[in-house]
Amino acid sequence: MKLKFGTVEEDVVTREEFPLEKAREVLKDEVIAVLGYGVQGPGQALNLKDNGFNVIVGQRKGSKTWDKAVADGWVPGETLFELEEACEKGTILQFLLSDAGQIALWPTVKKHLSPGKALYFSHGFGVTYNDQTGIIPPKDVDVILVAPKGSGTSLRRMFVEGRGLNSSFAIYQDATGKARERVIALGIGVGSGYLFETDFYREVTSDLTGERGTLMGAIQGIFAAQYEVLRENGHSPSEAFNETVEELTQSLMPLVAENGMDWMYANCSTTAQRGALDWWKPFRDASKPVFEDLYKSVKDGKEAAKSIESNSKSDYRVKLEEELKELRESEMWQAGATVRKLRPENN
Ligand SMILES: NC(=O)C1=CN([C@@H]2O[C@H](COP(=O)(O)OP(=O)(O)OC[C@H]3O[C@@H](n4cnc5c(N)ncnc54)[C@H](O)[C@@H]3O)[C@@H](O)[C@H]2O)C=CC1
Ligand SMILES: CC(=O)[C@](C)(O)C(=O)O
Ligand SMILES: [Mg+2]
Ligand SMILES: [Mg+2]
Repeated sequence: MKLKFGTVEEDVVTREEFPLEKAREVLKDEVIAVLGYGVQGPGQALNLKDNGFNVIVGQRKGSKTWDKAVADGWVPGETLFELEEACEKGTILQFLLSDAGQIALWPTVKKHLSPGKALYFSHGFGVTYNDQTGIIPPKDVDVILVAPKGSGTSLRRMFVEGRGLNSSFAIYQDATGKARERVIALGIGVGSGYLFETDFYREVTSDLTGERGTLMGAIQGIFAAQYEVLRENGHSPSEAFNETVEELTQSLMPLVAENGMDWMYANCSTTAQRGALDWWKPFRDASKPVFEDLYKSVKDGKEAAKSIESNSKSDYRVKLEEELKELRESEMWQAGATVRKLRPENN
């Protein structure tokens, strides 16, 4: 359906016009092989299964995530296989290894992409930066994308709660003439709330910008800056954490989610409104050059290169965990751990 987003009209796909029954009909003869069982793998595979699709999981035997898949109800030899066996059995291969991991498995996936199969991604990474990944799909398969706009953990949680996470979808290659109905059916099947169309390049550039920016990188940066200034001016960790993070996540962001920024503002004091309306523009102006540098680094393929380089190392998990530990052990997030314990609902 066509909807106005501000003054721009866009075409979006909802469950109303593409119900689950239609999605099941479109994919009734397909075997959907979910390759990789990290974060997106479980969310998408379990939602598809619960929605009545024919799903198998491919994962390295002997890995922790193999055990997780078994614990989630996937049965070895029936619905859970080694990666290559899943590639052979699937007619739709959902390539949900980490973006760096996809490079190593690509020769195996490629070998099993016989004509008419579909290759599915949840990120435009591998194909867009194929000068770095070597992922160049054969011409006689569909190449499609559904990118849930959030963590696989939320995708699953929201599905279980009867809600839906929004996803983008894209078609890179339509070899069968059915790529469009296949990709939309998969998007509905994995539990999307609604779907908006993009292409692989725009998906990867916006996604890499968003996660490095407001969603993850910039938010931590702005939290740290304010927390430090408060602490340097003699405020206690409790006060600094509450005024920087807790109030935002517990009180104000839920209001933004419900009804927008102006409505959150309107539910705060006129004192706060005056100050926020004065200060948001200086913050925008100070951070915009950083966002411009970030977008350029994404566009030039530098962010992809860094990610491939570091996440291809054999000890990449250990290294990431070390850096996460540093965040976790910072005073701000240690204060956060105590504050979370004090929430009445956690007692
Ligand atoms: N994490 C998320 O919620 C989101 C992820 N995506 C995209 O979905 C895809 C999958 O991402 P995640 O679930 O985060 O992946 P992940 O980092 O959790 O890894 C998925 C699986 O790949 C396996 N793996 C890694 N390297 C391997 C290798 N060399 N050989 C065999 N297996 C290997 C891991 O063991 C794991 O089971 C990526 O394209 C990502 O950009 C998109 C939206 C959100
Ligand atoms: C959750 C998501 O959509 C991210 C942040 O882009 C990702 O995990 O890559
Ligand atoms: Mg994303
Ligand atoms: Mg991402």
